[in-house]
Amino acid sequence: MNTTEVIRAENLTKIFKTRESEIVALKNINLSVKDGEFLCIVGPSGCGKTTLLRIFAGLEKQTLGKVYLRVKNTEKPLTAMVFQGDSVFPWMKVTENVEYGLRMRGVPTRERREIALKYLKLMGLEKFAGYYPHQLSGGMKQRINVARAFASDPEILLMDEPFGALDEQNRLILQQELLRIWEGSGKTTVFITHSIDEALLLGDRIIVMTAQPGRIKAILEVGMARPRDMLSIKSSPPFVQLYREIWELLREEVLKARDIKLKK
Ligand SMILES: Nc1ncnc2c1ncn2[C@@H]1O[C@H](COP(=O)(O)OP(=O)(O)OP(=O)(O)O)[C@@H](O)[C@H]1O
Repeated sequence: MNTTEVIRAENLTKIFKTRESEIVALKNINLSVKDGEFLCIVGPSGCGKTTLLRIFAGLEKQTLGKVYLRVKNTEKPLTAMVFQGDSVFPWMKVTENVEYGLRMRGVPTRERREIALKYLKLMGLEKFAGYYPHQLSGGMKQRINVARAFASDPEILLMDEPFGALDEQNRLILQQELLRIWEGSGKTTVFITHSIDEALLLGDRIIVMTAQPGRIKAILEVGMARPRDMLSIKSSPPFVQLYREIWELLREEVLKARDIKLKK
């Protein structure tokens, strides 16, 4: 691994064995994620995106190949994951949810409360610190998840379609908020999405995956200046050109994935 890399995958293959069959979820993935990079992954349903993220998070073991993650600071968690939908603890108040990772690490109460409040503020949730999740909307709960991930201060943020379940307006607001806190943090981030718009707004690079078995079909540099916002980039020529390029790559794979599903 060279000094600019934080994640490196070499010939990564994942095969799930079920009673009836074997599913090759990922095949020969070679990729590296640079320090501070925002990497987006798009691909058709079932192409192994979540599996790849789970391998990076140590929640799943690859069948073949190697994964290296650079540990810079052993006191911090290596990764934090944000999933689609809400994964907040319903019995904990908003602040307690955000503090959770810090509490697990034994960070003293006052310090962890300060950190939690900082991220609640950044996510526009400070007024709701004492509320329980059931008193909040879906978008607000997803904000808690994002605040919790940043508060636990991992080396690497892994986000699996975190805004996939939100309506368009809430998604736009959260994307912008995520960008704002990410830009201030410089955290290496791997972000899965089905939305080309979202990948272009957020990513430094975009990986397009093939239909199952998931392989890397293309890696594209986004190259648009930051800070970005959806309104101004959407009509810019690089956005339009990259959108078209990605959709052409993806379209073929989405159709293949549909055929795979029909045959099952
Ligand atoms: N624990 C498991 N056991 C068996 N098969 C699995 C398991 N986890 C995932 N798979 C299979 O591996 C393939 C890849 O799944 P994965 O969830 O990684 O895809 P994905 O690209 O994230 O899909 P989506 O976009 O729909 O969320 C799928 O065919 C899935 O059914």
